[in-house]
Amino acid sequence: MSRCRRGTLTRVPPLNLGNQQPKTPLDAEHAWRATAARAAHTVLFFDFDGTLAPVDDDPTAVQPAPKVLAALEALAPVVQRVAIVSARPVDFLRDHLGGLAGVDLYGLYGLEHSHSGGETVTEPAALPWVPTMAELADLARAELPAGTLVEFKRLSVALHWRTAPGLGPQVEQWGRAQAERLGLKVQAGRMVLELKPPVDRDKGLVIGEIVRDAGGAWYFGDDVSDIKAFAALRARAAADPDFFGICVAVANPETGHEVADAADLTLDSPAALGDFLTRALPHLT
Ligand SMILES: O=P(O)(O)OC[C@H]1O[C@H](O[C@H]2O[C@H](CO)[C@@H](O)[C@H](O)[C@H]2O)[C@H](O)[C@@H](O)[C@@H]1O
Repeated sequence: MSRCRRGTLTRVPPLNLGNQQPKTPLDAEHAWRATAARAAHTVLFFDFDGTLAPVDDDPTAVQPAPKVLAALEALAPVVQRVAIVSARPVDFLRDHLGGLAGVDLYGLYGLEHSHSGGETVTEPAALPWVPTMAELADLARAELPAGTLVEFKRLSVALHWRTAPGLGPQVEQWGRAQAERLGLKVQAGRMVLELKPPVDRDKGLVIGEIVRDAGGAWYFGDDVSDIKAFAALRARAAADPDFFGICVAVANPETGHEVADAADLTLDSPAALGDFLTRALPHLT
C-alpha cells in the first residue's frame, strides 16, 4: 500500500471502509481535471466547523479560514451548485459566510435550508420540537457542571466540553440519558454531544437528495457526522458509474483517522482547504 504526499494533500489508497463502496483512486490534479469535464453538473459540498472555519473554544467566535470565501465565490458560478451542509443554523451560516451569492445553505443537519440567499425553510416535522429543545437547554444549564457550554439552536441543543475536557464523560452520560427520556436523536462531534428531534434528516440524506440529478460532487468534511455524507456520494457512484464523487477529509487529531480513512483525499486544515480550492480554480475556469 503506497502513500504519496504532495504539499498538504495526502493521496490515500483505495480502501473500502465503513460503507463498503470503493474509493476513487485519483490524486487531486486528476480529480479536478475529471471534474472540469462535468463542472456544470458538479455540486461542491462543504461542512462548516473544522472544514471552512478553524475550531475555536468559543463557538460564536469562529470565522472562515483565509481564502475560503473568495474561492467559494469564484467557484459558485462555475459549478452546478455550492452548498454548505452544517449542524449550525442557516442564519449563523449566512452571517458567517458574508452573504456569499449563489450558495445554498443546509443548516441543523438539513432541518433548515435556504437557496441562493432566499428565505429560510424549516422542516415542518421538526417545528413541534422547539419548546422541548428550549426546556432541555434550560435544564442543561441548571444541571450540568460549570465549564459545560450549552448551545441552544432552536431545533437542537449542543453540549460542549472543549474548555473543560475532563467533563466529557459526565456531559455525554447526561445528554444520552436526556435523549432517552425525551425520545431525541444524538449526534457526537468534536468535544460536543448534540441532541436533535427524532426527524429523519442528516447530512447523508441531504446529500443523497441533491446529487440525484448531478453528474458529480465533492464533499469536504472533518467530523464523524460527515461520514454519512461520504456514504451518500459512494452510494450515488455505485448506482451510476458515470457519476464522479470525491470525498475529502480535513484532518484533525480529535476525530482521529475515522474521517480520513473514509475519504479519498485528506487536507491538513481549513487554511489548507483555502489554498486547495484556490489552486483548483484554474482547472475549472
Ligand atoms: O456540522 P458542522 O458545521 O461541522 O458543525 C458541528 C458543530 O460545530 C460547532 O462546534 C464545533 O466547533 C466549535 C467552534 O470551533 C468548537 O468550540 C466545538 O468544540 C466544536 O464541536 C458548533 O458549535 C456545534 O453546534 C456544531 O454541532
